[in-house]
Formats: sequence, structure tokens, C-alpha cells
Amino acid sequence: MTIARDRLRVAVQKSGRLAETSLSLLRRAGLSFRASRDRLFLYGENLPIDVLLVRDDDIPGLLMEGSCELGIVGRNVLAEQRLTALPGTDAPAERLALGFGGCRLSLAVTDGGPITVPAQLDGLRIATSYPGLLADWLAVNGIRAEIVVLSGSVEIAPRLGKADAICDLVSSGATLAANQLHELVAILHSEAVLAASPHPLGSAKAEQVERLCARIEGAQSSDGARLLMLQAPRAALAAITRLLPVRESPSVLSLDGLPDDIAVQALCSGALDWQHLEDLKRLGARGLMVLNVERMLA
Ligand SMILES: Nc1ncnc2c1ncn2[C@@H]1O[C@H](COP(=O)(O)OP(=O)(O)OP(=O)(O)O)[C@@H](O)[C@H]1O
Ligand SMILES: O=P(O)(O)OC[C@H]1O[C@H](OP(=O)(O)OP(=O)(O)O)[C@H](O)[C@@H]1O
Ligand SMILES: [Mg+2]
Repeated sequence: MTIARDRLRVAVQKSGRLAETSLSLLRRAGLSFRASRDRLFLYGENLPIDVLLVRDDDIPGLLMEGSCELGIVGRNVLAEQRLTALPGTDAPAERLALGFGGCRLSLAVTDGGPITVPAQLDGLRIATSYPGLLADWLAVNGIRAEIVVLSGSVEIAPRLGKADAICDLVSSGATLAANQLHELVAILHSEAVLAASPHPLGSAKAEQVERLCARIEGAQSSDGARLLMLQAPRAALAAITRLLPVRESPSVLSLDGLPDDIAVQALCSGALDWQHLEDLKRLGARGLMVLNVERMLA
């Protein structure tokens, strides 16, 4: 099925943990928007790319029905949808991992209780909002347990006597600790991902998708990237390179009229502080310059 709409649509969480970072990533990829009055639709002003602001759980369905071509959603939501979709339906695919919204889906049990290993869950009840992922993990691990589906506040289920264990998202672990629970095992590691509709796109839209992906990857790689420029004696190159938090081989250029000297340009990640520069100077480097990298395109 080809989607008959010439502007690309990206679905993003309206409010919640992923909302702000998702929109700021799209802005860093160079998109600018005008909001509709109800703030549910952002019209792309400089590219034919619009944003739908929705509940995160709705994003896989919107991708499947073709209401949008891309979505930013937790891998946990995407994977759950894939496991609970009707057989034979094409599920949205993970296109890029986005490096924020990191968390894990974990089995957890009551502190000081009898369960210490997952095998002891056999025959017991586990509360979760992720029945597909949990059922899949239990089947792979040969554990038969009853799945109690709850849409939220899963951590409270053991105290209410509704379940013997839970399977829910964890990041700092503070919610588990507050409910006298601890993790047994993580069954899925998640982060926000760019998900793509399973439907084929026309060439113009496919081109927009590639363009947006390249920009997002560029925005991610320029995070924390610094360009270091210096001049140095050619003989000091190896020692200088060893000192640098380089991402890739530095460019080494000859200098007119100075055959024993070189100019070095190195793309670095992490801190390049005064100490670093002083250490490089001690090796003979001069004219040191550190520049923040604003944009990168592979
Ligand atoms: N504690 C956490 N730390 C980091 N990321 C998390 C955490 N909890 C959830 N996430 C990630 O953020 C996503 C959105 O979480 P959020 O709690 O905002 O969802 P929600 O309450 O279902 O929101 P919505 O109203 O859109 O349905 C989750 O699906 C998961 O990928
Ligand atoms: O390990 P922690 O850092 O404590 O995070 C874990 C909590 O975060 C999520 O809920 P959230 O706070 O997003 O509320 P929600 O259940 O209403 O979505 C998740 O469902 C856990 O309850
Ligand atoms: Mg939700």
C-alpha cells in the first residue's frame, strides 16, 4: 500500500518522558514547526515534514495504519506491539536507536520474600502492562506463570495481593525501592527509537525519510564532539595522538616551507580541558584551538 499524502508525518509523544527530548531532537535535525491551535499537530515550516502529538501507546498503530511514516517511541512499546499484533500484519520496524529514554523491562519481587531466581516464578502470578514481552520471555525460559495485566501502578500489585511478582519498567530503581521490591532479571533493554511504517513509500517520501535519518544521526554524532586543531613537529605525532580522545584517525596536513612540521585536525569526544592542552604543548604542539562541532553529516 502506498500512502497518498505528500508530506511526511512523524508521531511523537504529546506529554511524558519522551515528549520534550523527541521534539528537541527534531529541532536539532533542522526542522521548525508552527503549532495548531489544539497543539496536536505541528506543521513543518521549512521542510514537508509534520509532527503528530499523541499518546506513546498509539504510535505503533498509527504507523501500521499509515497515518504517519515515522514515530519516536520506546523500544518497549514497539516490541510489545510486535508481539501482540494479529498474525500476518506487518509491524513497524526500528530504524534508529536515539540514545535517550533509557530503561529496562524487569521482573521484580518483594524484598525478603521467598523468590530469588526466575525459575521460582513457575505457577505464580506476575503483574505487568507488557503481556506480550513477558509471555515471550516466559516461553523462551520455560516458565509457566499466570500474567495479570494492569495498565499502570504495577508496582503496587504484590502489596494488594494481586500478584506474586511484577514485570515493569525500571530506570533508577527508586519506584521499586519505594514499594519494597527488587529486580530479579531484566528481560528487555529499551531506549527511544525512530520507528518506521511497514508500508512502502513513494520515492519523494523515501528520500525525505533518508534525509531526516541522516540529519538525526548527524545531530547525535555532533553531541559532545570537539574539533582540535594544532601544529606540531612531525616527530611528535604519535605521542600527540595517544593523548587525544579521538573518534577517528586525525587529518595530518603538511605545512608550506616547514617540512618537519605538520598541522593536525582531530575530531574528539569528551572533555578537552586545559590540562589536555598543556600536555600537548609540552609535546611541542602550538597554535592549539578547540572548536565545538555544531553539525555533522556522514
Ligand atoms: N523510568 C523511566 N526512565 C526512563 N525512561 C522511561 C522510564 N519509564 C518509561 N520510560 C520510557 O519512556 C516511555 C514513555 O514513558 P511515559 O511514562 O511517559 O509513558 P506513558 O505514561 O505511557 O505516556 P502516554 O501518556 O503517552 O501514554 C516508556 O515507554 C519508556 O520507553
Ligand atoms: O526506576 P524508576 O526511575 O523509579 O522508574 C520506574 C518508573 O517509571 C515509569 O513510570 P512513570 O514514572 O513514567 O509513571 P507512569 O507509570 O505513570 O507512566 C515506570 O512505569 C516505573 O513505574
Ligand atoms: Mg502510554
